[in-house]
Amino acid sequence: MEQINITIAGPRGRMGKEAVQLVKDTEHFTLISVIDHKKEAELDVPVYTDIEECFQDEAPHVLIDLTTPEVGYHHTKTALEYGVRPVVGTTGFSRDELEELKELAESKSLGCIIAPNFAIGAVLMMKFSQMAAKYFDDVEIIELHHDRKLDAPSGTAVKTAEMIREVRQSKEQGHPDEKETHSGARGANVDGMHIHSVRLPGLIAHQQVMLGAEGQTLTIRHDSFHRGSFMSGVKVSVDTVMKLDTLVYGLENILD
Ligand SMILES: NC(=O)C1=CN([C@@H]2O[C@H](COP(=O)(O)OP(=O)(O)OC[C@H]3O[C@@H](n4cnc5c(N)ncnc54)[C@H](OP(=O)(O)O)[C@@H]3O)[C@@H](O)[C@H]2O)C=CC1
Ligand SMILES: O=C(O)C1=N[C@H](C(=O)O)C[C@H](O)C1
Repeated sequence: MEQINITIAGPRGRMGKEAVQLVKDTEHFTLISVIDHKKEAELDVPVYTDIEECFQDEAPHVLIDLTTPEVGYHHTKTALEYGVRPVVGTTGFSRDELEELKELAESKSLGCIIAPNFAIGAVLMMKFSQMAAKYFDDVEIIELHHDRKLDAPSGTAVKTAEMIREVRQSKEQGHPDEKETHSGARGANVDGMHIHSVRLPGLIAHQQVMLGAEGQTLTIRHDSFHRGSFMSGVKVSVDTVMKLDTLVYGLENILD
């Protein structure tokens, strides 16, 4: 199998630590450097605070980014400019940022994978919800995460709403005259669907999609109880990004 050289950005983070272990445990992956803005990572590879300096010294084949929304966007753009293929788990990118990165990847004929959720069960939950939304017009998404999470709604919830939007007629849900007596009570509104974000210590990553119709509801739920649940998706993304020449947004687009 082709050897793939990898740089990880955010190696001290909750996801970054798991990704470092995955790369070390995978025979055809080689960790050649990490990017850590505080230079605190204790690893037997060079630690850089600056992505450009890192790539100028030795560019990897693939950058795995697991940082924060602003940093992740900057890293992804810089990677593409340096001919490095990004695999991005970082969430919170805007639609405009995704469009800009797609254009850049295409202009460079480079693979780039941005996956709001690397867990296979979460991808199935999103796909099953999309299937169900063909038959149920009313959808409420409840995403539940640990209280250290920076972005709300979660990338997974936004992606779920976007996938559902592809198949359902736009609809403002609830009573036409409904009023929030407490601001935010109805959550975020995406094309008339509502997303509710729960943040609690003890949680990891969970999402429940509730669909309603006359006399019935359908609930589709996924739970990640451990961040190891995301790693098979990271692995398949690293292998796949080497064969792509465009940006793919969402793991569902690369799974058979
Ligand atoms: N796609 C998926 O399946 C999943 C995606 N995620 C997403 O991944 C991202 C990371 O999540 P998580 O690991 O929980 O978050 P953490 O806060 O645990 O990790 C982020 C890490 O990035 C570091 N960091 C911040 N700025 C920089 C920078 N400029 N250069 C290098 N490192 C930097 C932080 O360091 P410090 O804290 O010292 O500032 C921290 O160690 C989030 O966007 C989250 O939503 C999470 C789980 C699954
Ligand atoms: O921050 C997290 O933890 C997670 N973030 C991703 C998201 O925003 O959807 C994926 C997963 O839900 C965990």
